[in-house]
Amino acid sequence: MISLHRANFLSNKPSVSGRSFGSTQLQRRGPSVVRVAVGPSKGRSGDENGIVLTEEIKEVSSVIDLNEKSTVSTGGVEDVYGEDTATEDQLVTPWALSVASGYSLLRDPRHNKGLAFTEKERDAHYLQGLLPPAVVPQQLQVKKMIHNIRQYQVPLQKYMAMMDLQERNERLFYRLLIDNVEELLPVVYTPTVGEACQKYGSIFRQPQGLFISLKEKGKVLEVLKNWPERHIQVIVVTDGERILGLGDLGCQGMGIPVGKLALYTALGGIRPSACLPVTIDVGTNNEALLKDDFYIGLRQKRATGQEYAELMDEFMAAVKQIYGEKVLVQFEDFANHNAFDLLSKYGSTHLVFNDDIQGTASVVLSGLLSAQKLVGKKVADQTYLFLGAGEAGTGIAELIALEISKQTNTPLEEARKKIWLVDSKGLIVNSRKESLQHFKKPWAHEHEPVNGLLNAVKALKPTVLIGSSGVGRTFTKDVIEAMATFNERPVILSLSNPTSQSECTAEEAYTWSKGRAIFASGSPFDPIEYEGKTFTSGQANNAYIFPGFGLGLIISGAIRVHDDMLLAASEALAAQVTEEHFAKGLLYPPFKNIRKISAHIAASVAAKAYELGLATRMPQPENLMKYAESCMYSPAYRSYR
Ligand SMILES: O=C([O-])CC(=O)C(=O)O
Ligand SMILES: [Mg+2]
Repeated sequence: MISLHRANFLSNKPSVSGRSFGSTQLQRRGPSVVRVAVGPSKGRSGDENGIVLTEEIKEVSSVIDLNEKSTVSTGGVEDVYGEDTATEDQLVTPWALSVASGYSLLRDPRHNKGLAFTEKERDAHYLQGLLPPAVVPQQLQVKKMIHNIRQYQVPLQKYMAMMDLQERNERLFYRLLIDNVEELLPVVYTPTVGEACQKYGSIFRQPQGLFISLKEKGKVLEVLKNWPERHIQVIVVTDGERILGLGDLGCQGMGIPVGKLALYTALGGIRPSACLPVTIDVGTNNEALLKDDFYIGLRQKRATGQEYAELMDEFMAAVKQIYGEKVLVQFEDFANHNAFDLLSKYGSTHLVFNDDIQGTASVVLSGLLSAQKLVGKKVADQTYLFLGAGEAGTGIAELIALEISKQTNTPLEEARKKIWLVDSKGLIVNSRKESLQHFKKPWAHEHEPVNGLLNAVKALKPTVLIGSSGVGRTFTKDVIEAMATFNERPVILSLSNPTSQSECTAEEAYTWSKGRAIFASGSPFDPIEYEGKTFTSGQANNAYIFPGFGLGLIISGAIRVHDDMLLAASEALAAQVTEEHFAKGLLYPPFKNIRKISAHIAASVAAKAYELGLATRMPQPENLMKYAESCMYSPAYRSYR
């Protein structure tokens, strides 16, 4: 789709001639010959594509040196880029080569600019007559698109309009998303993406990622090669077994990797061509989907055990083989048993990150660091009660314990005793230890058995209540009122997604606590009025963390993820909360500054990677914050020559 094949590059188009190529000039001499000449160096190192760009610059210069005096054949493109599929984004230029022209250019989402093509570009690229006369700048296109999207009353229609735009004009999609991030995040992400996954079969139009099913077992490497890009830096992969709090959606979980990666680009500045969404399809146990005519996945029960492990193993090996050891693999929305196993299995051989265990933990810890100021109590001095002891619950609990242990210089086992978890069978206590899954065992403290959340709240008098159960409306009036009887400012986090699965609404949290709760939720709620006062709640969602976290790993060339990087990310995010936010009772800064926030997180994570000896990019950039920002993708249109 976006490959710079030699035939395209040197196709018989006037557009090829006389382009400045960073420090070079490319000139077409006849249809199949190009001369490469060196000009004054204008290479913009640390451009939007960061590490890859810098490497590309080196490659370009060395080839230019070789070819300086000679005329080279059409093989020049491959030579110049050192490979046959350099992408537009790897060019160190503010302008683009047209890899397609005319009608195909308008159908190529990575290069299409729609009405923004200038007269000159329309002339040079055979677009005359294919567009109406008006030439419209990107800002006006954004204005039109946001206006159009606001006309839709139904969130899923807004989602589909956004996906259509992504498939039509990628830069406009990202410009629109970045400029209207608070309004559009709930459209391309939770809660709407949940509904999109439920109906993914009906709304499926274009493949937006790779589907690797049991049918592909034995040829996963070949399947990866079918993807049009080679320079992949981030893969988000799901097997669809636990999509948000909506359960097993099988192959239709694809909406999640697609949405997460859109955020990697919009919020974290990873270039779109470096992102690969993957869904592993081993079947589904969702009976309704298996019977649904429009279901797009394998029609069989989930494969488990060896068959499952072998497919995942083949995938992980192929990923490393084709993209190298620095590609980040983010596991997303796997069911508990697989999530923990995959993370520990590949944690020592691959650069892997589990968003639900680690990303959610980091964002929640960040909120708790902020809450220290609002409640006047240190993280180590709070008592925590969780409803839900799965990946999110135990992941968060472990990171809090790590922070307590650092704050108080106590062993981790001691620190864990401040944290209690309730699952579907009641409070996790010592007498249940034998029958518990391994990830719950560290939380089985000495206590008599307690049934139900309300009884646990009454017995333990927690100062912080965290919902990670995936089950909606479980923080009942009784529970919140009880929290408010022994806490002046109870901290209440309803993390489950989408909105329908949230443990309580913002309105319930504020009303039942008589306006005293410090509340945040995984999916967004509108501000609410209570007794004449407006309450704005924060969004404790891993979207604050993973884009900047991933950027930090990439710019440092990290080869492994370490818990201390998660702590660094939490602190970096908490440092972005200002007095003005605290005054509103907010635990998180608003999303509107997310790119800056992500750059701060990236810089802290990268610094930690260097400190831990896990970074491979040498030398270490002097100013990591500036470097992170300079590496971020910009959706501004480029000029076409
Ligand atoms: O996707 C989200 O909004 C947060 C998340 O990882 C989940 O709920 O699984
Ligand atoms: Mg998730």
